[in-house]
Amino acid sequence: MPIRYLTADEVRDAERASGDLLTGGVLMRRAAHGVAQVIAAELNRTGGCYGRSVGVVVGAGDNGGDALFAGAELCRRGVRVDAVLLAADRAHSAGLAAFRAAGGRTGERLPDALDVIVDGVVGLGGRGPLRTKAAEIFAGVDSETVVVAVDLPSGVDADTGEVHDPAVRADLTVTFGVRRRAHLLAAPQCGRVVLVDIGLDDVLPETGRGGAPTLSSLSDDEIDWPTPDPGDDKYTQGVVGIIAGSHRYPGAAVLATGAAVTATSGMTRFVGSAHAEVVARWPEVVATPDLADAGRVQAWVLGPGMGTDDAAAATLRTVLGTDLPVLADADALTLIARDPGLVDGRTSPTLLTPHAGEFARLTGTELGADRLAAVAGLAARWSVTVLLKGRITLVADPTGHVLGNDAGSSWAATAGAGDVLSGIAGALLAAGRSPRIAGAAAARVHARAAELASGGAPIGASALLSGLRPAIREFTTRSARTRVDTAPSAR
Ligand SMILES: NC(=O)C1=CN([C@@H]2O[C@H](COP(=O)(O)OP(=O)(O)OC[C@H]3O[C@@H](n4cnc5c(N)ncnc54)[C@H](OP(=O)(O)O)[C@@H]3O)[C@@H](O)[C@H]2O)[C@@H](O)CC1
Ligand SMILES: Nc1ncnc2c1ncn2[C@@H]1O[C@H](COP(=O)(O)OP(=O)(O)O)[C@@H](O)[C@H]1O
Ligand SMILES: [K+]
Repeated sequence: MPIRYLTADEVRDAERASGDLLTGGVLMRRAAHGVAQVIAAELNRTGGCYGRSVGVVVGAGDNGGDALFAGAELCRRGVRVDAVLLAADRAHSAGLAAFRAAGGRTGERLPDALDVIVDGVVGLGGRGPLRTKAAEIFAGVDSETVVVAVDLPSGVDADTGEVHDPAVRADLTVTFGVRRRAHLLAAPQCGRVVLVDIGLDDVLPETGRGGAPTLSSLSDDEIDWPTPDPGDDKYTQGVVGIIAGSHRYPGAAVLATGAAVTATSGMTRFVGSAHAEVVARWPEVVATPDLADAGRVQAWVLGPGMGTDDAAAATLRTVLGTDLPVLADADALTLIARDPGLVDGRTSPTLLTPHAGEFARLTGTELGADRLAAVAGLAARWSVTVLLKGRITLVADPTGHVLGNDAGSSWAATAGAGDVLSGIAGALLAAGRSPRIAGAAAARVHARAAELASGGAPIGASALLSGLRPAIREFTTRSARTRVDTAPSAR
């Protein structure tokens, strides 16, 4: 099942639909219990709860209520818990009573040496950046202290993931019932996200009502990488054609083609003036300088390093004029930005893969804080699939369904990494995957390849490419295991 990320309104609808659980305070008690358990587990991992010190920063709403009830529970486990009430007259009254009854202390400042600081400033109701007092408290936290956000790091927009300045940067975020959009869109700000079951599963709403965008991510088990069947040959698995690079700039051609060769079995074709360089590096590639001689393919990738001159424009027009799946990247996007009619309304599968700058070129406006709305908007307007690159990759199809992927690290932010991504996604298109799945699966494997290649050190795109095979192997061996586990008994 894909992992879903809901808006604040959708979460509140679910909470309202839970009826008595909400009004009777049960949801909040379950949420608080979850927070306390996660913090206790963190303390137990490093010596135990007894005698440890936790600080709680409490806002004016229910997010502060969660934090106070959690603080009370930690007090009962022998933790020293101090709270700063940011709006003392509006702090959650039942939560505050429970906190004080359990031995929690309140004051104007927190002790200097804290094991954990709890961000109960704001959650779903938060707007804008952290206000001064909370900002000062979090700015003074030392690097040894574990920062635990209740529901969301305060200062992060629940729906867009916009990280205001200042905002809390959490090591751990504990959320309730269902993930919020910011948990993916602002994943680096949230740290590890722990989802606590508070009994909302039966009342979670349908998302995407009225054509509004939905956001989800593929679970690892859903990455169904193409593997050859016993009856397959080099043609039956989908042949991908790469049009990239130039005689003067062969690098993009070599990287994109190498990624396609590595991503799937079968065959990769290449068209472009860098054909000799490509074959020198990848002798298995069937390469030619002329599109007319290319031979048959099941999907095209074009754009990286191919230039934007008249010849490139003519090639783009020819390729987009076929009824084959097409991935357009880099220079092809620059050409499309000049003439959107090339893709607008194209009925065959079309995947555009811009980074933020190329996205701005395509739309004529800078990408704002709401990346999700922007990418879903362009996909709907032109009836194509758009993959917006970055630490959080978003892939939107024309119906407003968006798949997101957090790369988990940023080692892939290196020149040529996008060429590698285009080769991987193109190979998946040729293998028959939809543009949305091809884009999302490619982004996942690309990110994993970067992590494996890096191991904590800088990498270039060639090293990333060398991490691709081990990364794919993780997914193919996982699905092979699943097949064996679920196969009926031979007897
Ligand atoms: N509903 C449920 O059943 C459940 C909900 N649960 C919990 O409730 C949370 C939602 O609670 P909520 O609706 O009370 O809003 P909340 O996030 O506490 O913030 C609102 C207050 O913050 C203030 N404020 C706004 N921006 C600010 C800023 N930048 N900096 C500082 N202050 C700011 C604003 O007041 P203002 O000062 O603007 O008048 C307002 O009063 C949710 O995230 C989850 O944790 C769980 O218990 C599970 C069950
Ligand atoms: N901060 C980042 N963290 C993780 N991945 C990133 C980050 N920035 C870019 N990437 C990924 O690296 C690749 C860069 O692509 P692109 O910008 O087109 O580079 P190039 O044109 O040099 O190949 C994309 O796959 C993108 O998603
Ligand atoms: K919070």
